[in-house]
Amino acid sequence: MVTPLPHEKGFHVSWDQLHRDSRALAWRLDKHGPDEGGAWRAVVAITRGGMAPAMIVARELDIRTVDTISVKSYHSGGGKADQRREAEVLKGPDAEMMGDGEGVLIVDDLVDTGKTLELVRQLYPKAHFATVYAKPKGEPMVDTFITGVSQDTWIFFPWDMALQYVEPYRGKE
Ligand SMILES: O=P(O)(O)OC[C@H]1O[C@H](OP(=O)(O)OP(=O)(O)O)[C@H](O)[C@@H]1O
Ligand code: HPA
Ligand SMILES: [Mg+2]
Repeated sequence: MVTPLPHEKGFHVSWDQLHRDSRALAWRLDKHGPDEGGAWRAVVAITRGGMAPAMIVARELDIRTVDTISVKSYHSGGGKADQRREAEVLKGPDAEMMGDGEGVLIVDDLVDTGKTLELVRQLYPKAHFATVYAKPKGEPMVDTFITGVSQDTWIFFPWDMALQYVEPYRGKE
């Protein structure tokens, strides 16, 4: 038997699904902020995957202060067995606006190993971390998420996909 590649156990997310799930995230976060009426001060998107969900959350919660943190992740280490996922901040959000993160929603599309959120959390310990999707390893790093998937599921986002022809199950002989 051929062992499937990790991405072959796929969870395919359409634009419509992403919109609905991001709206559900906004709904869950609404009125849970520390400001008057449970408001949040700002939304910060973790680029690049967090930008679409962050835009939808900011729209639903009427938050006009929106910023980004650019995080690059990569695999380090020699052989495949000892490769580790590392993350590095390439650009931070406005420091004065951020403070320690209190009242700020930091949004990403998903948490997988948790490396990305772990790094951003160290910088803004009081921020609230929200993702649309979460895998079990990363769950301790996220405060609010909508849908959990298993660790060996690869999530396919609509910005990485294109419509294309597929052969019918019963093709020509
Ligand atoms: O929990 P982790 O194991 O850190 O993985 C999750 C991160 O990985 C993906 O981003 P990626 O670094 O691939 O970059 P992108 O958002 O620019 O596509 C995803 O958008 C999350 O930000
Ligand atoms: N899908 C897309 N990007 C990712 C994933 C995933 O499951 N895990 C880490 N980055
Ligand atoms: Mg990302």
